[in-house]
Amino acid sequence: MNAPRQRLAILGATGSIGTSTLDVVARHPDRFEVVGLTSYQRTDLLVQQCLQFRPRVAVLPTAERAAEVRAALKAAGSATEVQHGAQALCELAAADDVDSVMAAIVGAAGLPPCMAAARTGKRLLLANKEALVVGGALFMQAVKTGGATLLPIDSEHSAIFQCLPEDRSAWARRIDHIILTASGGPFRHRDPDTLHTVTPAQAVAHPNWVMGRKISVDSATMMNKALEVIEARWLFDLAPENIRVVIHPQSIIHSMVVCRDGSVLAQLGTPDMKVPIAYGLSFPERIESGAPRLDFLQQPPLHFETPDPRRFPGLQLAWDALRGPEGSTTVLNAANEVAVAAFLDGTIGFTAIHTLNARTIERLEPRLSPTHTLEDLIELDTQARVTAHELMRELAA
Ligand SMILES: NC(=O)C1=CN([C@@H]2O[C@H](COP(=O)(O)OP(=O)(O)OC[C@H]3O[C@@H](n4cnc5c(N)ncnc54)[C@H](OP(=O)(O)O)[C@@H]3O)[C@@H](O)[C@H]2O)C=CC1
Ligand SMILES: CC(=O)[C@@H](O)[C@H](O)COP(=O)(O)O
Ligand SMILES: [Mn+2]
Repeated sequence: MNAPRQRLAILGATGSIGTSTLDVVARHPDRFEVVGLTSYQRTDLLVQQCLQFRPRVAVLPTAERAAEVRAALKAAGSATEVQHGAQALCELAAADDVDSVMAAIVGAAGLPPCMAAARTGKRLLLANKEALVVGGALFMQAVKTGGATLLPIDSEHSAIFQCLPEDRSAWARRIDHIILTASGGPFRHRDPDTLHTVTPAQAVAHPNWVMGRKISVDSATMMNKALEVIEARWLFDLAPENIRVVIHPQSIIHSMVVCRDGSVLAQLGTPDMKVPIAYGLSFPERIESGAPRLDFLQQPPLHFETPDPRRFPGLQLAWDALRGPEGSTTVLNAANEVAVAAFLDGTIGFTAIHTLNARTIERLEPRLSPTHTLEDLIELDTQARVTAHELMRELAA
């Protein structure tokens, strides 16, 4: 008898991770059923996805966009119900007919539905690293008490996860430290004194990965790696000093675990997110991902170097925030979201991203109670955005 199909909700279905997830799902119609899809702006693509995958529900941010999608789906004879708003996102993530949630929204906006999925014990496939950076201990507690299975999708964290035994209770005894690999992004060789002149188009031109604009800018500043250090702290319960970063420009080794006996375990593959996505979808099994295979005989030499703090000053903020008062990582993430959006819309220059991040952390000391709630984190995130905007105005004056 065939196993029942895994019932899937994809939050952020129209993005880079969302569309790659649907590519993998389309290869395995016997294994997966798409129950819900969500988007923010790209309504046309969402309509196409609904017609192909026939989810029970589609979710949009506003009543206007929901009406647009509803009309298009109705005209095409689709039975998909269309909802809107933040509450509808959380309801989808927690729905009884959903087994697995792919969290592929970008930014802190993805935290409430992640928490809803965690609290209701879903298989939670986490690409949305900002949700964990903001949620921290509260997020991990929700996973534990809700009985959820948290599966990393971020390529480095999937690599670490693939190098570890399924029995999580063995991880602490096994790991000495981990090494997250970083490509170095488009400005690895750039003279730091000229970084203030780079354009958004140059910053989003990642050498190895095709990704959304926000994460691409984060790769260029290496704030992506800073967020990943914080993400790894929570996913693998590691002390900050046991998380290290090395630049590996080929993005073939996706990260490494250095074991207590000196053995180094690594996961390798071509840079294609369909591999970690397929692993998250099929864990503990493995299924065809559709990614190109690694050919060692055609592979240029693998190269490693230390990140230059003059070029990538933001990287250190990860350890600073992890060692700072609780909530510092929430503040850092909010400042970075404001700064990257301002860089992308031409309001600030590239190097001002780091200035804003560092100054927001200096100016806003978080005061979270040890029993803080999701609402407290959202309030802190809002305060940090207000502070970052104030600083931006001051810097412009
Ligand atoms: N792309 C990659 O290879 C990797 C991405 N990640 C992480 O995965 C997440 C998604 O990244 P990526 O797919 O590149 O990003 P994209 O920008 O390509 O996609 C983001 C998705 O989220 C939706 N969205 C955007 N803002 C909101 C909002 N405020 N509320 C609800 N939905 C929203 C978008 O909708 P719409 O398109 O309709 O506007 C889109 O579906 C990020 O956290 C990123 O750091 C991690 C590792 C690798
Ligand atoms: C694919 C993925 O996981 C990205 O987070 C990737 O790591 C970005 O590349 P950088 O190493 O340049 O940040
Ligand atoms: Mn990554």
